[in-house]
Parts: sequence; C-alpha cells; structure tokens
Amino acid sequence: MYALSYSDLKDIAHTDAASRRALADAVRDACIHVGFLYVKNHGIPEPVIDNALAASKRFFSLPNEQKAEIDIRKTANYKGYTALLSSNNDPDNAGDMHEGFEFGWEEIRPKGFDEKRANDGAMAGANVWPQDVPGFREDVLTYYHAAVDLGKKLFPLFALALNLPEDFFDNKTKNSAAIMRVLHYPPQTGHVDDRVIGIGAHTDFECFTILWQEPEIQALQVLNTQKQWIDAPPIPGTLVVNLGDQFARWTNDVFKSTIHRAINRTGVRRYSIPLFFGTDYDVKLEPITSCISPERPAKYEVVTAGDYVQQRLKAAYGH
Ligand SMILES: O=C(O)CCC(=O)C(=O)O
Ligand SMILES: [Fe+2]
Repeated sequence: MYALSYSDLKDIAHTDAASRRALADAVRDACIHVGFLYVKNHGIPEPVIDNALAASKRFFSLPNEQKAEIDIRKTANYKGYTALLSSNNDPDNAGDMHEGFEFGWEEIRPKGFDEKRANDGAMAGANVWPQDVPGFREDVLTYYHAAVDLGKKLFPLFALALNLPEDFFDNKTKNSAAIMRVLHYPPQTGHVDDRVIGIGAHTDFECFTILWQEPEIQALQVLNTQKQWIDAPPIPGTLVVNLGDQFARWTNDVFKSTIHRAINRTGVRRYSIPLFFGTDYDVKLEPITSCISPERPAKYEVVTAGDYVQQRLKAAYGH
C-alpha cells in the first residue's frame, strides 16, 4: 500500500529541469498507485480560503425554504443548491448526507458578454446566486479563480508526469471546465446507516479535483487496492488533488481515478470545497498513445469531454 503522497508545489516555480522532473516523477508515482496527492505551497492565500469558508457557512445557515428557491433541479445547467439527501453518489446508497451549492465560470467583475461562460458546455449559462447572503458571490468566486489558477499550473505537471511535452494540454484547456461546489456535512452520530453517509463511494468525473477540507475534521476516505477504506485526513497548509475519470480515460487507466467517500462522525459540522477541473468541453477524450499497448488495449470509447460530463451530471442529478 502506498501512502498518499506529498508534492511540494513551490518546485513548480523552479525553472531548472532536474527539480521539475523530480516533482513530475513523484506526481507520476502517486497518480499510478494512489490517484490522490496532497499539495503544499499551492498558492491559494489563507485569507481567500477563510473568506470562502465563512461565506459558505453564511449560506448554509439560511432557512431551508430560502435555499430551496435556488434548487439545482430548477435550473437547466446544474447550478444552484442541492439539499440534504437529494443527491446520491453511490447507486447502492439511499442518499448523500450533505448539502451543497454548485457553480461554474464567472468573472468576478461581470462583463456584458462572458464568452467563456457561454461556452461552458453542460454548465453554460448564468450561475444562480442566493439572495441575502452579503459577500457570498465575491468570496466564493475569489476562491474559485485562485483554484482555477492552481489547476492551470497542474496540467503541465501532469503532462510531464505522463512523459509528454509540458504544453500537451495547453490547446485542450483554453476554456477549461471548472465546476466548484461548497459542501456542508452535518455530523452523523449514534447509529449510522452505511447507506446514508456524507457522500457515498464514487469517482469524480473531470480530469482532477482540487479539494479543500476543513482542518482537524476527519471525514474523507479513499479505497485502496486491497479494498480497504483509508482515511485521507486534512493536513494543515495542504490541498488534496485527486484524479477523476477523464484522466483515467486520457491515460487508459494508467492514472487512477480513485474511489472515495466522506463520513462525518465527528459530532461537529464539516465543510469542504471541491473544484472539478477538466479540459475544454469540445475536446475528445482520446487515450494518450504511450498508454496503449498490445497488453493494454484501449479500454474506453472516445467521447467529447462535454458529452461525457453531461452524461455523468444527468446520472447524478437525474435531469
Ligand atoms: O467532502 C469531501 O471531502 C469529498 C467531496 C467529494 O468527494 C466530491 O464532492 O466529489
Ligand atoms: Fe469526489
């Protein structure tokens, strides 16, 4: 069993090829064996995280009827609020014990015509913001843009980890998909029905997820190759980066999209913020040549990232 690996992204600023190669090798090892990494020196300032957390607490403390006004099922583009037990990530389960708010690309200072948002595939169209939560939009969008910047720095590193030119994903990530959720997991104490946990066992469906989890609250678990659930605790100053199914498709399963879940048995509320990062929606998810061989024939039908995400969102939210 491999431990979840650390990658220190301050090396990302280094131009010298040897340290960059060493970092890419560490990333490669983690991607092949675990599919989960912790990143240090990720570049998202602490106050930006603190403000996004505070904003998300303000939103979730609204009365349920008010949150229901922006229910994700009322929007055509998978944006807005998901109530407790309204989503279900594991088909064997009865519902996820978390509530969330989901949104996509938007400039912090609104533009007349936001081309990127118009091109946002399944998520195209306006975000749906709650009324009466002062500063919420600005605070979560500020985090979003910082995390998107981090995601853009990670793609060249993943390319290098796959022994590809660092710019391999550049023309595939010009309008990169980036869907963010803020999540709230109420505590589950006493008897917990295993079919109703914070978020049921699942894989993510973009290329990779950048996940902030609340310090000192253990909830996230990763399924290892021996089918045991391993805790992925929050580590101060780090973010979790885990691979999703689009990367498994790009790499013909050389890189792992690892099954994970979250259960909050701590007795206190827990908050987390995942940002799902993918390629442009019109890009075909074609296996990288070096990941196919006679022993490892191509496993997946080639589809565009947009069709793939749309299909997965439909399955998750049922519309
Ligand atoms: O809250 C967490 O730690 C995990 C969230 C997650 O897996 C997801 O939203 O896909
Ligand atoms: Fe996930």
